[in-house]
This record gives sequence, C-alpha cells and structure tokens, in this order.
Amino acid sequence: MASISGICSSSPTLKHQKPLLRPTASLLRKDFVSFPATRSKPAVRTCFAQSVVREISSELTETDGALTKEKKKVLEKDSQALWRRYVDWLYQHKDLGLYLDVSRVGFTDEFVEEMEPRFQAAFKAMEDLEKGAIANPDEGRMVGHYWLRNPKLAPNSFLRLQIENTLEALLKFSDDVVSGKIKPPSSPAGRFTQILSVGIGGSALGPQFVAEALAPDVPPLKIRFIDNTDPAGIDHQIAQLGPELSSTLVIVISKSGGTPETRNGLLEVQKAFREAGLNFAKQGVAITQENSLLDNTARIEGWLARFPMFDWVGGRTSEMSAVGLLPAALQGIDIREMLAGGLLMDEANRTTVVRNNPAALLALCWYWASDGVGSKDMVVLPYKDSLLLFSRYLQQLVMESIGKEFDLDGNRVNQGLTVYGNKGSTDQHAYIQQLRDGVHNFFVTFIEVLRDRPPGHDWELEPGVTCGDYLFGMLQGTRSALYSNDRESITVSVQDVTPRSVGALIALYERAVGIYASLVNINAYHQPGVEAGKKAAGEVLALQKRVLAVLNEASCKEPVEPLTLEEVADRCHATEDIEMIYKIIAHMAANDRALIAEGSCGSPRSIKVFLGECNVDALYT
Ligand SMILES: O=P(O)(O)OC[C@H]1O[C@](O)(CO)[C@@H](O)[C@@H]1O
Repeated sequence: MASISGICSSSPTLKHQKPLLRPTASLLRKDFVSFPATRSKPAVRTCFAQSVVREISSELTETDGALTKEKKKVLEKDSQALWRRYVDWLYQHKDLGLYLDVSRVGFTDEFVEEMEPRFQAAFKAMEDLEKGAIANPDEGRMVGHYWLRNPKLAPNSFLRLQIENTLEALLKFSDDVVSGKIKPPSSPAGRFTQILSVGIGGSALGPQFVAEALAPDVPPLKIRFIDNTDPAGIDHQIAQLGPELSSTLVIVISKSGGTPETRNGLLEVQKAFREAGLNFAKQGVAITQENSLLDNTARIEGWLARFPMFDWVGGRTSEMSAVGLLPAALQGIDIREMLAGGLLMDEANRTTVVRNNPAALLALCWYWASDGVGSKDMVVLPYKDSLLLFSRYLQQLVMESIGKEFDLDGNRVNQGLTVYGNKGSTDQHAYIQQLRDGVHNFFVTFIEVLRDRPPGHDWELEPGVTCGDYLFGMLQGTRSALYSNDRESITVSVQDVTPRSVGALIALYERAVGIYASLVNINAYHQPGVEAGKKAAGEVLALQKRVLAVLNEASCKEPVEPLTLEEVADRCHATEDIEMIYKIIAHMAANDRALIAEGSCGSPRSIKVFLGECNVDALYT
C-alpha cells in the first residue's frame, strides 16, 4: 500500500502555440471608421525616423571622415527633433511636482486629432460619472471614488456626510490606537504594536503598496498581510507575530464580506487567538459593506470597530476609502496629504484639452502603443525601491478594469492591457535584455523619483557621483537604449515619494483607466470573469465533499471496500469529473487526510482508495 503523495503523473507538455491572431483587433479597426488603415503606428513611426534617414542619405556623400562628421550632425538633428517633441508634449503639474513625458511614444498629430471625438466622449462620460450616473451598468452602481478626496462632489448630502464622517471616525480611531487610549486587553506592551491586515485583491493591494511606499522606518504600528488562503503563508505571518499577537490589531477587509480567501484568513487568525488564550473580538476591526456577512459577524461578536466600505467604491479603487486610509493612518502616514494629492490630480484630469490632461495623455499612449486592443503589454518600472509594489497594484487596477470579454454594446471584444513590472534598475539584470533586443510586445512606463535621499544624507561615492546618480543614469540609459531600438516608453516623474505624490499617482492611474475604458467602450467597473473561477472553485469543494461521503461509506463496510477512481466517480454521479476526482484524492493524500491508496500513483487507473477510518456519524448525515 502506498499513499499518494501528490500528483505524480507529469502533466502533458503544452505545445508552443502561436499567439492568437486578433480578429477582434481588425474588427475594432473596421468599426472605427474614422481610422483609416494607414493609421498603423509602425508606419507613422517610420515616418518620424524616415525624415532623419532622408537627411542622412542626402548628406552621406563624402569620404569616410566626412561621413562620420555628417552622421554626427544628423544625430544632433535627430536629438533636436526629439527635444522639441519632448518640450512640446511635456506635461507638468507644478503644485504636485509631477511630470509626464510622452515624447518616446510615437503618436502623430493626425492620430491625436482623430482620437479627439472619442476623448470628448470619454470626458463627458467621466463628468456624468462624477455627478452620480450609473457608470457601472451591469451592477447598477454609481462609481464614486473621486468623491472620496472631494466629498463636495458627491451627488447628495447623505453620501457627502458618509464620506466625511467615516474619515473623521477613522482618524479618531487611529489616533486613539496610536496614543494607547484604545489598547489590547491583555498585552504586556499596553498598546497595539502590530496590524495584521486580512484581505485580498483590491482589499490588499492598495494598502500593501502604500505601506511599502510610505510607512516610516519605525511606524507606530507595523503592518503584515494575509492575502491568500495558503495555510503555510498564514502560519508564517502568525508565527512572525509570535507573542506580539496579543498586541496585534487585526483588520479584516472585504467589500462583499464573503470572499472565501478572506473568510479563511479570518478563521485561521481567530483560531490562533483562541489557542493563545486571547479575545479576538477586542482586537478585531472590520472594513466592509453595511450588513455584509463580515459586518454582521463583527457586529454580533462585538468587534472593536467597524468601518464602512461603500457600495459605490470598487475594490481596486478603494485605496482612498477606509480600506487604504485606516491602515495608512495607523502606520503614521499622513492620509490627508494622500487625499490632497488625489484631489489635485483629479482637478488636473478634468480639463478637456487632451495635451493638458495627464490621465488622458496616458490613455492616449496606451491606445497608440497597444492599438486600442492590448496588442502590447505595459511594463511598469519604478526606479525606486519603495515603489516596488506600484506595478502589482496597477496590475489589478488596469487588468481587472480593462480585461473584458464584451464591450458596452454587447460585442465580444476580449479587451485587455497586460501590466507587469518590478523595479529598476534591478530588472535591468533580469528581463530588460529581452525588452531591448527580443520580442517587441510591450511598451514601458518609467516611474522616476527625482529626490534620491532626504536632504543632508547624500554623499559622493566617487568624485562628483552619488549612488542615486547611478540609479538616474540607469533609468535614462535604459530609456535611450529602448528608444534607439524602436521600443516606446512613457516617463512619469515625481519629486519625491510622499503621501501627496502617492495619492496623485493613484488618482492619475484611476482616471487613466476610466478614460481608456471609455475610448475602447468597455465597463471598467465590474469583474464578471472573476466569478467564473470562484464558481468553479466552489464546485470543486462540493465535489470533494461528495468524494469523501462515498469513500466514507465504502470504508465503513466490513470488510472495507477500496474503490477505483472510476467507482468513486460513478458513485459520485460525476463520471465526467474523474480527472478532478483524481486530483482531489491526490491532494488529500498529500495532506495526511486519513486517505489510503493502493497502486501506483504514476498510473491513476491502478489506484484503489479508501479512508483510514470510518466516520459512522457522517453516514447518516
Ligand atoms: O473586497 P472583497 O469583496 O473581499 O473582494 C476582493 C477582490 O475580489 C474581487 O472581487 C475579484 O478578484 C476584486 O475585485 C476585489 O478587489
């Protein structure tokens, strides 16, 4: 007898598949009648390059020496043309100290002109959204994250007061926790020292990004995250807390209040509290929609505090709601400054002049670079360690918003914009080789931070050069190297990583996503595709329960009746799910679930399986 220790058979090697041709892309182009086929970006960019090439060929008639000289002259001309483009298109927000350089994206004036009606429609849609239109038609919801930083914009005084009161309440709660006025019941520390945030997706990514970007080196409360239903990951977080569990404020975040991963995280943490003899309720905080399962649990169990997540704020745009603001405030981050940065950026994004509207400029570049169908990926490269998680945060914001099967008119479009990235210059030693020389399927967004270190801390590690100068040089060098090989890039520059600039960056991308969604005519604010995976996961767990019941029945027989996989599937009335049944059994066997299998795990057909013990009670339930 052998217990199966996992899925032993090697999975079939996936044949390399050619990327799907994009019927939708050509469809879209056809639909877009004002867009002649000649619009194609490579042609236009060649055009820009060709003017230089023409100059080269007319001048390269001399000897080798003269040729070199002429080449140099031409290169200067090229750089001057680039410089003109840089200056012409550079966007600057003076108050925020934020710059947006789109000069290394090759859109033409004609393209901008042709896109103008679409932009005006997008601006109008955004205006309506801010006034409270049902901008998420599938879910019949308003979309109000812009009101969070300017409650006066909310369409009625009830919503305005909800926002203002929540902000006041969470600031007061945070002050009381940090000052020790609100304290854990049985901690030797006498005050909360740690936060354990339990949440997933939009209920984790914003707080994670902001903590990494802005938390001081010695925050009043340190933060950790449980953002998965991986038991080993959860154990690790709890183990790392050790005795400080008694001074840990557990913030459970879930808009719906019913996300399984978050529920599991909560149950695991509550178990750890019980085992440590601690009263979870006195250390638990819920951030969720009113009357959700989580809200009701927290209310009935008498948790320390509850804060609302509003119906009209989506998970991926919730960083400036209680979801992001409470953990940030508890870490000593100035959340009013974050909101101020968001507000200033929102104001800038309300102009209907594309070249003066930073979010529209981003959307313009995305459309140009990816042909409005996601034909190229967006690589996000912040050259600053503290912005490491910005790319991961943007991944959800952009991909969950833009990745849609249908457009607003019900046409199948399979839209998307793939986002990935990590940080520079680290990634120069990982995948930038491919970006420069390999498959041309991306455009880059550099995030540049001008300030290297706080004033007074810098030093020259070689004459005239600091460590930060190297980082700067790496960014500029990579930007140039990519451009010289026809790879497009956007550069967003901020003076420093501050609550204000981070708030502005979040607001910039939230708006860019909204505008881009309008340009490609999709609903950015729902996520129907995620439901399919959740539903399928639920079905797997339901099948597992049936498998266990069948095995239990056979194992309670005298003598025990080992079953083949076919027999299990048959008795579960799930012959079509035999592969899944094999996987369920293999997974249970790998986890000491009193399951015994005979046969070779490499040949599933030979396996016979039964339970190590019979649960008589379960037979009759
Ligand atoms: O906050 P909730 O309801 O737990 O949802 C978590 C995440 O799950 C999703 O609904 C789907 O991934 C995201 O949109 C959301 O941010």
